[in-house]
Amino acid sequence: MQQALPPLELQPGSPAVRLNRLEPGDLRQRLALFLDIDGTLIDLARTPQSVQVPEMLPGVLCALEARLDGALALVTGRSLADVDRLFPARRFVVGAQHGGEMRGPARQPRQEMAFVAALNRLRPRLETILPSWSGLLLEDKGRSIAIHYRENPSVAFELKTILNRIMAPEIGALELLEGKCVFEIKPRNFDKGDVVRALMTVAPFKGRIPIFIGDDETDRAGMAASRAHGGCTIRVGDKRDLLADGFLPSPAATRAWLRELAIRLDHGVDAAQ
Ligand SMILES: O=P(O)(O)OC[C@H]1O[C@H](O[C@H]2O[C@H](CO)[C@@H](O)[C@H](O)[C@H]2O)[C@H](O)[C@@H](O)[C@@H]1O
Ligand SMILES: [Mg+2]
Repeated sequence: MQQALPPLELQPGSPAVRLNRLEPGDLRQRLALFLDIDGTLIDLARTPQSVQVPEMLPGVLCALEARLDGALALVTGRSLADVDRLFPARRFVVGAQHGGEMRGPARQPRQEMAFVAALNRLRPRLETILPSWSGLLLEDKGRSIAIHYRENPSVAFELKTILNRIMAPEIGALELLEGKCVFEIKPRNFDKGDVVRALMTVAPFKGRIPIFIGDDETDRAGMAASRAHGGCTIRVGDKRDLLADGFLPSPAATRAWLRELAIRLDHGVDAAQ
């Protein structure tokens, strides 16, 4: 019998084995997808603005969203405005800024003043210190701040040391996430796991089995939440991860896998046509 999910390198005993036993019709009603964007759906680029969204991707996401009755969410560190810039044709359900900004059926996360104030106190310090470094890019997303060093990777260690130092007075409220050539400063009162938890309590996500697909350390909170809801996790890239049930080697492989999934959910109708 053909497995319900497209082929995937699976860890033995993964809950995905259970999903694989479902018929396509059941899978349509049981599955919810939580998808990271950068490094998962799209390839990394030199700057946040210069990424390319492959032509087929919006169509595949729309097809999956329709076939899952809306149970598809993008879960990203980017801002909501930036997600809409990348996907202008469709307003997807989104957990943006690592959960600091939400669009969809779940309630907005509360903007707790203590956390907002801590970030506001840090801004001027960052703006004073960072311009003296070459090759850094400050991406202020409002509820979180990314400091990119892709153009000058040699600064990583020193930059982290300085960020830890200037964040020390705010460490109860703010945390430093390490992404791909980026340090992200965000309030501690939300993460990607909260996006999964919030959406899994409301229709059309409630009662479904989540699959969280991500490529980065910053996705691990979302992966853990997916598992806690009886779901599974897929890690994209070459890193082995104990939280991952399955692995896909690259964003291109993720796109192909999702396209195949859309086809299977529709009993063989080509999703990307
Ligand atoms: O949670 P994600 O959807 O994976 O977003 C994580 C961060 O992605 C972006 O930065 C990363 O991608 C850039 C474009 O490829 C790359 O230049 C940068 O080095 C990466 O760190 C985005 O700019 C951040 O806001 C997201 O948090
Ligand atoms: Mg990512």
